[in-house]
Amino acid sequence: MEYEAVIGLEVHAELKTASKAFCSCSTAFGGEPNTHVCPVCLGLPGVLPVINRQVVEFGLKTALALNCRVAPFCKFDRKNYYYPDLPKNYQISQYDLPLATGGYLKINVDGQERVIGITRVHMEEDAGKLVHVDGPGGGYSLVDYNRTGVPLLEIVSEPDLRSPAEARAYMEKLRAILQYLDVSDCKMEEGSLRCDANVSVRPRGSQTFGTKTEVKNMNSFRALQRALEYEIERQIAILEGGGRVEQATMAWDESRGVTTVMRTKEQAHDYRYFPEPDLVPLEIDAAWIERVRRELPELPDARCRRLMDTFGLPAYDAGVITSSRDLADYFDRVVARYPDAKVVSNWIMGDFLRLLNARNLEPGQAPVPPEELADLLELQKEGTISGKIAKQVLEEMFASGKGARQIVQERGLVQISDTAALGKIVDEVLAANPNVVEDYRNGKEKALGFLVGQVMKATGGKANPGLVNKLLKERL
Ligand SMILES: Nc1ncnc2c1ncn2[C@@H]1O[C@H](COP(=O)(O)OP(=O)(O)OP(=O)(O)O)[C@@H](O)[C@H]1O
Ligand SMILES: [Mg+2]
Ligand SMILES: [Mg+2]
Repeated sequence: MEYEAVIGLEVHAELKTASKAFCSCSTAFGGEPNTHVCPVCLGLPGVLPVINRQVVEFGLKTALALNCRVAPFCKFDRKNYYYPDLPKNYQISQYDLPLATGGYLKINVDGQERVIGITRVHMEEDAGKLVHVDGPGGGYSLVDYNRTGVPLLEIVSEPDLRSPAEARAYMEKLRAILQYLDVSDCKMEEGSLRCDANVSVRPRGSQTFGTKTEVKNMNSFRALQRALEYEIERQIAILEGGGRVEQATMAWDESRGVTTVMRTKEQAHDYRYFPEPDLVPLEIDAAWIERVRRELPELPDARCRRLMDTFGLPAYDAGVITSSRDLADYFDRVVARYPDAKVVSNWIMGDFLRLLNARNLEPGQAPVPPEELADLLELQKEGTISGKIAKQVLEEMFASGKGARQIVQERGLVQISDTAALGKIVDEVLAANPNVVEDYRNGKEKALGFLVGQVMKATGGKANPGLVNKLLKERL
């Protein structure tokens, strides 16, 4: 039978406010354990939380960017459970009256656009961090409450996604939007952007949903996609074997590439939600909402459109470049100096991103400033260096941080466009390859390519390819 996957994502994004959600402690990452704490975020008796206005502001920005309806009245609730990383034994969250509902975002996979529903966006607080110490002298856990009370937005999607690739595209789009809004760092590796994936399978064509499992513990986009691919196969195998999928929470094991059961439905928590009595409900007035709406920055879809309209870039290129605000800014700065946008986008999507990825860097951390990349393209355009050498120079720019012109000069990479000098090398190559010359003269067009290659090799890639072609043809 043919099966179809149904996926819905629950995403948590840490907000980049200066202070925590309900107290004035710092949210800075990486401080000494238990130094960013106070009686409020530690949940000591008798304290009163106060909502951080910036959290609501960031929540509003996100809700509006995701095309949600903002609730005129919302409230906080206590989600009760016992765990050592949660000193109050409850998390302040939002339950039945969230900040916003009913939005959507658009994704594009294999050239096909799909609209994915957003069920809700709500505000809550993060828990602390447990550090498990194993090995000799170990066998215990440490707890760091610095993260306790850091504000989160939870963004829940409708079960509209139909493949792991779509889930990844959704997550990437959501990250882009949060980055454009400047409300979160969105680092999956550091946990400032986290994702639980709900997934079920059903026979293709069926209108009802199958039983879902919820997969946790993926800390990269790739892990999200791999975990879903694995889990879908696992569920299909169960159904094919005549079994039934059991509702469960699964953990992705990155090193083994498998999902394992964390808990089944019987072990599911009952959180005993009830309204948080220490915080007043929020009535967000229309003027505040409209002010935030007016001040929304240009978002990825609009910027993508603008790149297509202004520079005539293909949709694919514009999509890749605007997938990160830093990358789009980078592109703009290169194009400001070197206006052939298609050449710039080819270089950025090709060698530039490859070199960044190889170093595990984000576009904002590129060791090559955009002006330097523009210089490199200029050197190629004016014929000072060949395209092949330009690629080498970019590698070296990444490695050394030196400018294009400096590298070209220091290493003597200037393209050979001197007819006399090249002509000599061409003659040598022809003399050394009489059989190939013979082939060419007998009509074997490909032989020319080989001869061009030999000349390039003899000059360490520095020969001007156009001139080499011309000189060869003159002599053949
Ligand atoms: N049958 C299904 N298959 C795949 N995903 C589903 C299915 N049903 C719901 N989802 C998705 O699961 C996510 C969570 O759904 P929902 O909140 O309804 O369930 P829950 O996780 O059991 O409840 P909660 O997290 O609120 O305690 C949503 O993103 C939703 O789109
Ligand atoms: Mg859930
Ligand atoms: Mg939650």
